[in-house]
Amino acid sequence: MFIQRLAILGVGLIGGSLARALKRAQVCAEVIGCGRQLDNLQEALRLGVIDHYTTDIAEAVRDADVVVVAVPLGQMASVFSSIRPALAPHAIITDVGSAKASVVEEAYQHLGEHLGRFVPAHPIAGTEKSGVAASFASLFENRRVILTPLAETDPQATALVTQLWQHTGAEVVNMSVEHHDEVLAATSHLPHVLAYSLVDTLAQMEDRREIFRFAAGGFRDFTRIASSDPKMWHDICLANRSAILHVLAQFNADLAELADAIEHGDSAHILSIFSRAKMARDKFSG
Ligand SMILES: NC(=O)C1=CN([C@@H]2O[C@H](COP(=O)(O)OP(=O)(O)OC[C@H]3O[C@@H](n4cnc5c(N)ncnc54)[C@H](O)[C@@H]3O)[C@@H](O)[C@H]2O)C=CC1
Ligand SMILES: O=C(O)C(=O)Cc1ccc(O)cc1
Repeated sequence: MFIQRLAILGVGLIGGSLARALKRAQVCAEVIGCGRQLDNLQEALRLGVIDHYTTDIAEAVRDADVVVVAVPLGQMASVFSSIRPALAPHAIITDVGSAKASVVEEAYQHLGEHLGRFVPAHPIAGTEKSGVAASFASLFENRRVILTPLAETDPQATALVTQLWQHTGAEVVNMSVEHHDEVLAATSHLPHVLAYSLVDTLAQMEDRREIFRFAAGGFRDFTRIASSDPKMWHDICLANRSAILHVLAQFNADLAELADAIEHGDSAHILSIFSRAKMARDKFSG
């Protein structure tokens, strides 16, 4: 695989890290970045993440062989509709959005004749930081990237996007859109919702009790992700609303059961929940 011209729409943490990784792998001749914030694009150029930039989205994609849409979920539809008239007939389009059903629905609505060369993707790698300054080439090494190709997707487009991610050091797996959204609701979206909610609860007690001063490492480990971009997670919650609500309802029921066991001093029940969770967590990290 060699890409002549790669367009990155949204040169932030993920778009910037992908550009860096592909440049490091020497698999593209030219990377053009496109965004809305001039200072961010200038920084991307200065850091060598991109070779050129433009704020004109049609200009960015006009001669691109591969177009990566790395904008927030709430911007996907407008980006798809703006690029449609300017895309080259052979251009392969992919995205990095954290939820897939909403992106796929918007692709069906707005990509028209280009839909068959659209490969939905999601790198399961990131940090709580945003913007190109936080991007780094090794972000995707030994991490998974999920592709959710559609019935209409050209297998050659899927093969190219698979190779593209493999060049970053990632392992690529394919999944249905629905399964992706259920799995990510449980493993990524629910933990972020819980971290935000926990920190918010504690922040409201903060004035009276100075509690953050006395927080230990466990608090830090559990809540790092509550520093993530609020707007990005707002978009994810709304985009994957039904799968998140489903897993949140299950979590609420389990938490109520634990509260009940604590209330009744039910040692056996408390120990069985904690032991089961420790076993699962040790197996996961081992
Ligand atoms: N942050 C993370 O850890 C991960 C994020 N994602 C997904 O990646 C996407 C991007 O997230 P980040 O890179 O973290 O965000 P970011 O905020 O670092 O970068 C997004 C960039 O898109 C630009 N942008 C916004 N609207 C635009 C538009 N209409 N046209 C062109 N550029 C536009 C912004 O100026 C910004 O530079 C999101 O869809 C997110 O769900 C996926 C995996 C991990
Ligand atoms: O910061 C972390 O640990 C994350 O969980 C990053 C992350 C955020 C969003 C995604 O869709 C995938 C990964």
